[in-house]
Amino acid sequence: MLQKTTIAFLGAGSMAEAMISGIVNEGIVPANQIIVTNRSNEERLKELKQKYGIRGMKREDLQFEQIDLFILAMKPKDIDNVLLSLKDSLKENHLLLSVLAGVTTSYMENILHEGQQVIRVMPNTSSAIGESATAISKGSSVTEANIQLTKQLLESIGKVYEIEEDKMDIFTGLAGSGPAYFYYLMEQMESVAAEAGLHVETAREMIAQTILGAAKMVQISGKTPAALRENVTSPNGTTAAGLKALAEHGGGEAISQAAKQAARRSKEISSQFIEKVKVTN
Ligand SMILES: NC(=O)C1=CN([C@@H]2O[C@H](COP(=O)(O)OP(=O)(O)OC[C@H]3O[C@@H](n4cnc5c(N)ncnc54)[C@H](O)[C@@H]3O)[C@@H](O)[C@H]2O)C=CC1
Ligand SMILES: O=C(O)[C@@H]1CCC=N1
Repeated sequence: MLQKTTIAFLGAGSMAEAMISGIVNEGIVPANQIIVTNRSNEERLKELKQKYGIRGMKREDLQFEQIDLFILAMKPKDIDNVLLSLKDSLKENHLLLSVLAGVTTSYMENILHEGQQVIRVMPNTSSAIGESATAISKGSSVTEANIQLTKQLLESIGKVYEIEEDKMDIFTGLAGSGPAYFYYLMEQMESVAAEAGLHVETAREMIAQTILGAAKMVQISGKTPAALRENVTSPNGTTAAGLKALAEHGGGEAISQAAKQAARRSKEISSQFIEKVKVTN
């Protein structure tokens, strides 16, 4: 179904690249049917063209009749400009996927002509290797066929979960931003390894393998994280000492707060957009 689909990315930053990399590697859409545009940085378009074999062009040069699906991947603050510039050239059968944190489907629908098909998507940068956890929430006019097409496309970059839009903020806090928490954790572990004189590259590999193993245990064993944690924890052993220190230093609370504050920020971005609608109406 997707072999004949043409996709245009608006925005050529790190999230767009992660998605392009995953989609091209999987071969679900031929690379020459992926177009990428950005505001001004031609060098960046050249780089993406060379790396992935996709097409780069200025937004003014997009041939709308050849495009099936637009992926909005610029910063949330640029949404109005981009939607207003697309609005009158879009046809009803054009599908818009937005990966913008905090921007609701109803906000986008309010700017666009009635009946425009919009889906809000929250991927993460692990899309680049086909391992994203991606949530989608549909707008009010999307056809079932387009939801299926979207799921099929996004499954090429990882696992896809359809959720209610009011859960998008917390999903963003957990999974959209989530990889950064694990990278941060790994940075801390790497510092400890370096302090103890371990070779940095080897330590990095060992730490990544440890996190990967723990994640796969949750996926494959069917056991809860709590049960798996208990299996690691021998009475009066090393893990008990480590977990005690984690609790004493607010480790659990720190992790909860990271997800909650990211979700709060996603909500805050949404509310800024709602305020804008109020002002302009
Ligand atoms: N980085 C991540 O892990 C994730 C990012 N997102 C969302 O993806 C979006 C992009 O984030 P990043 O890639 O991290 O940012 P970035 O700063 O790397 O990229 C933004 C891109 O948008 C382009 N751009 C800005 N204004 C534009 C306009 N008017 N028309 C066309 N292109 C324009 C810029 O030139 C740049 O290429 C954000 O809305 C963010 O919420 C969503 C999930 C995860
Ligand atoms: O930091 C951000 O705002 C984006 C959205 C989720 C991950 N990165």
